[in-house]
Amino acid sequence: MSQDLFAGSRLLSKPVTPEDTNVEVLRRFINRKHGLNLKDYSELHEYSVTNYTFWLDLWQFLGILSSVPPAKVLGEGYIKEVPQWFPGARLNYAENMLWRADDGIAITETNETGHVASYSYRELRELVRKIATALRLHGLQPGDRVAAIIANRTTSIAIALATASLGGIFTSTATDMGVKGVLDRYRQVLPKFIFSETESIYAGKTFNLIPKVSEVVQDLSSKGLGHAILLPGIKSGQEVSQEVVNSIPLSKTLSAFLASDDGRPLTFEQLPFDHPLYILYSSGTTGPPKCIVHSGGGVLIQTKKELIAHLDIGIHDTYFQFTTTAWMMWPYMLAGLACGARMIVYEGSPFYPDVKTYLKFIDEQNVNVFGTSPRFISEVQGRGVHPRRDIGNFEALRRITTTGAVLSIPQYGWMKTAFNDRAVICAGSGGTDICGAFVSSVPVLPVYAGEMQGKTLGVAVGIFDEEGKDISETGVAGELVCTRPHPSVPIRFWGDDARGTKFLNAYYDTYPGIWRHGDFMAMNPRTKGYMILGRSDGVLNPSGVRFGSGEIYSVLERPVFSARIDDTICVGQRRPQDKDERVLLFVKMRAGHKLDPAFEQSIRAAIRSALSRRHVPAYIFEVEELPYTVNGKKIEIAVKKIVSGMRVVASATVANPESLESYYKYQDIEKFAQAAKKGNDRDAKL
Ligand SMILES: CC(=O)CC(=O)SCCNC(=O)CCNC(=O)[C@H](O)C(C)(C)COP(=O)(O)OP(=O)(O)OC[C@H]1O[C@@H](n2cnc3c(N)ncnc32)[C@H](O)[C@@H]1OP(=O)(O)O
Repeated sequence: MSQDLFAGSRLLSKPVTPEDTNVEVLRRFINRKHGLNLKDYSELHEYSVTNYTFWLDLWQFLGILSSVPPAKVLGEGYIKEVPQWFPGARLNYAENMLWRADDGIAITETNETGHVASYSYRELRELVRKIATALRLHGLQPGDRVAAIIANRTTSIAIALATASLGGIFTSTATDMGVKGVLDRYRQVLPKFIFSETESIYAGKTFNLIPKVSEVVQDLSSKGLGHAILLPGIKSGQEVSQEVVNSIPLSKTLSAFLASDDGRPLTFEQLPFDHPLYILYSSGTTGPPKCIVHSGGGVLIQTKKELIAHLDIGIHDTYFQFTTTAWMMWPYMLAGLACGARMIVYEGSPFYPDVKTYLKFIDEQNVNVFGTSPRFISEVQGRGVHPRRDIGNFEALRRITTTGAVLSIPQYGWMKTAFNDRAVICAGSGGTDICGAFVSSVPVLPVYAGEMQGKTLGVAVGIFDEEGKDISETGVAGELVCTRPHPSVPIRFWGDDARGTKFLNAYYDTYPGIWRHGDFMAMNPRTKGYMILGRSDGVLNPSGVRFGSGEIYSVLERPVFSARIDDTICVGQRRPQDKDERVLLFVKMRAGHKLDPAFEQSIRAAIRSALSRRHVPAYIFEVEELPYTVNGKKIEIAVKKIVSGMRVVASATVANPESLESYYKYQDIEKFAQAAKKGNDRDAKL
């Protein structure tokens, strides 16, 4: 008898009054339009994944702006997994984000220094117009890449929208990404323009980014980069000095860049639905980060659907999603503009100067929908802060969403009473790969603590066992799959071949024709709610921030390390008693070499500077053996399962099954913590 994963689930809140919800209005709209009688969400969802016409219904319901409306939903794509959506239609993503042009507030930006500034839709459009004009006059053509190393602030949003208005492709990294991480991405996509911060702020510290930007621009200048635009200091608000401009090739200040403005109006290039809009990155266990190309139409219809139908956001709402510019939650958040809502845009740590200041801001700004993470919630709990008791009554808060990691049953319970008891608590899960969610909030369904409410509309989510059998109704965990295409399946990987070989290998190699996402998931047969149990591949997820072990390996392949290291394996550890995942790095040294404290410290320092602080493993251990398959591939999953508390029976494909035995002792990580902590302390002093 298998364990009942949902034994602890309990009803947390009843559905919001259905009549008041957007998803209910959508159900009635579809019934009227097609003379149907879809009675509830379950029937609406079933319709949405069995009739591609659903996406045309949605187009009309969401009021997608276009110069040529779609005549049909699907055409033939370059591979059957990626059909052509809405052939013949012409539209622009940015035009759909900026349909409001009035004095209503579009963005309230803030950061940990206490800076607060609001921009109306009219002002945002004007900023977009100026940047778009400058980009056009400096030679941006549709399809050119505009890269950015930027903070989460209004100017960054305007750069993305200006790029999109011209048919350029926008791609960004957050300011904490190291030179190697940035170049591993941008050397692949070869931008023509780069916008960059020259300083960043985080947790009360100010970081000088000039050396990094200089190195990145220097490198890309021989690969087609034409212009580097330096943004005003996020702390000082001042343009950078001429001296800095002189020290960075191809660079100019933002105001110098915008000086070419000739006052021409903002126009929107009318593009096919699947014209590329964003390149997002996802790193796996091997090779450089994958460059995931998302279409303007796909991101628009998917993210607008999620905010309107699943988060129930409307024109009168204030929406605050905590995110950096590197996560897919950034383009997701931008859909707040398409809803005509006011967005709160925050840069920095939520814990500086202290979490009470951050929470107070949410209360004072009357945030209606707040998107955060389980890690944030556990930090607030851990600091002994109770928002309603210590801050205010959060009267405006209607919905709190979490993503990135698993929201535990006690966290649901705590959140329900910690803000205001009317606020609906919902967890969701999706991915960079689809720039959207598979499972999310469904306002017309009850919330069960420990469960995500339901599948998102139009996304054919299933749970498969190893043989490809659908086990959704069994309550047993399996692979999260998506059994048919939807518009935000990426159009391709940048740099892939014409048959999409890398793309197909990444998602379709396990179950032909069916998307395998790489998450373990289970459905509660009683409630139809979902639970994600973690990654089914080697992707790491500490604090809800995903990255691939491949990025760590690539740093350790440098000659300075490979001369002493034979091989390494990097896995996430999350035992049943752990609140979060920690990253463990196991190092096998070459004969005659030891992992001494100085060497360990140099590994940490190299990872931190090449990638970011978030990438630095919690613990590094020297081991005698790493497990390999008979084909010589490192077996991360088995090590991950073992250190996370499971018993693993080695399959016949493991070349050295006895090596696995030595990893069981790390289930008791506390025993090793003391010794490893010394390494961390040394690291902190650097
Ligand atoms: C829909 C989907 O399903 C798709 C997705 O997953 S989208 C992604 C969703 N993920 C999330 O929302 C992530 C949630 N987590 C967080 O936001 C953060 O962990 C947190 C705000 C809760 C806590 O942040 P934190 O206290 O800074 O800790 P943490 O995130 O562990 O940071 C690790 C280190 O990086 C540093 N760091 C983080 N951001 C930095 C920055 N911008 N600049 C400099 N340093 C930075 C931190 O200071 C910390 O350094 P130390 O180890 O030296 O202390």
